Amino acid sequence: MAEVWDAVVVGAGIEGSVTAFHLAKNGCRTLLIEQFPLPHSRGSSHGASRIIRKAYVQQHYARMMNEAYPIWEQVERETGTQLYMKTGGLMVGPRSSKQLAETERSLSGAGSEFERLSSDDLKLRFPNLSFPADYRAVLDPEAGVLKADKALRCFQDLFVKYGGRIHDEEKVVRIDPGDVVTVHTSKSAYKTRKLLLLPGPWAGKLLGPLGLHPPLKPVRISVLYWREKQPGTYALKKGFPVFVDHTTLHKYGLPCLEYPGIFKLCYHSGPVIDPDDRDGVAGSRGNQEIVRMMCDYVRKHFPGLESVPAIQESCIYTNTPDEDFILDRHPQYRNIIIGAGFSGHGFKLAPVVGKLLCELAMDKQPSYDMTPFSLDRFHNTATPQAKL
Ligand SMILES: Cc1cc2nc3c(=O)[nH]c(=O)nc-3n(C[C@H](O)[C@H](O)[C@H](O)COP(=O)(O)OP(=O)(O)OC[C@H]3O[C@@H](n4cnc5c(N)ncnc54)[C@H](O)[C@@H]3O)c2cc1C
Ligand SMILES: O=C(O)[C@@H]1CCCC=N1
Repeated sequence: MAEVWDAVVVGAGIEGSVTAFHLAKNGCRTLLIEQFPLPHSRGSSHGASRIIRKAYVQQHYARMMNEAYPIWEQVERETGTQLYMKTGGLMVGPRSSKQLAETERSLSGAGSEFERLSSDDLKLRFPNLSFPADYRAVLDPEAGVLKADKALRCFQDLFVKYGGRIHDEEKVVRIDPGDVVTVHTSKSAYKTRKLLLLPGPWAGKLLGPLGLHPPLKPVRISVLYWREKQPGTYALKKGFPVFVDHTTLHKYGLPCLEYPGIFKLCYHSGPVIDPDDRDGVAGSRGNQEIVRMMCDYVRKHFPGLESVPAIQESCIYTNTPDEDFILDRHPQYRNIIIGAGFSGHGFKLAPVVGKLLCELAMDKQPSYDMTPFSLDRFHNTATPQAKL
């Protein structure tokens, strides 16, 4: 008789890999299936760096980050790999910004420290930034950079250490629900008691045949890197913080890390694409405009950077309308669990996301209120707002 797995996880991006890690650590016999050869750069989890911060507009994420940090540290200890570099995080915006006020409220509510910087403080502390006199900032002292590609590898290694199996270059092509789910791939078929779907930008393609059509939009993000005029000006080693601008749609930056002397500064939006054709016509549409807008932005606010990007790469967000994640069971097939719609901010939270999905799979009470992450919130007609 075919072996029945306790859990099959589809998708070995950061969310699937961390979820698989928690399952294996909790004694579940778990198979992690990935369509591409690992590591790959076609989804959302590739690249050397991501921002980690507690400074969130929504208090549920600020609270979850209190638990995420210790898990990141535990993985660093267990693998002997440095993954987190503390830089502090600067959230800037107009003095009247509701988002900054709400960020302060959620940091306070989560018991986390922060500093409020006036326009003069900003000028004094960060002379290589240039913002209008009616701007202010919130400084999150715990924020920093995660070494993303190393982190992904660490979680996959630990998963295997705890007895998990990884099958890469194997695409899931059909799912037959039931008390025991059958997962058909390009190479084989597997039976499992619990199926966890973490397919990143491919979520729509896997969920559709299961009768689910949440409003998910895969969006191509231009990852832009800018050369310093004077090497070291925005260096991590010199204490330059990670940065989020809350004016209109966000821009965000990370001090020089992966390419010496080159600062990563991106726009938090882009064209909707098909993940199997990320860099095709739809993906290229609007890119020139985004680059032009970012060149203007750099010229205005980062006077120490060359105002033409030195390197351009791409990555994909999978956006929900409210930018909250989907972490829920399939409404009809309760042993199928979904993690999707990480909306461009899911990396730092993956340790807690994985824990929650593991709790759902093991029929335990989830450690957090799951209302913000429910699938059925999309039946609500209220117009959502971008937050972060
Ligand atoms: C440019 C950029 C900057 C970002 N910055 C930050 C940041 O600073 N801080 C932060 O916290 N977050 C950030 N994020 C967001 C974060 O990186 C994502 O939320 C996270 O990586 C999502 O991971 P995932 O596992 O859901 O998706 P993915 O990494 O795409 O993983 C999904 C996996 O599923 C596989 N898959 C799909 N379908 C199938 C199938 N049928 N069969 C088998 N395998 C399948 C895919 O191949 C893929 O490997 C950023 C994202 C981008 C793109
Ligand atoms: O998640 C993050 O911190 C970054 C910065 C803000 C926009 C999205 N990702």
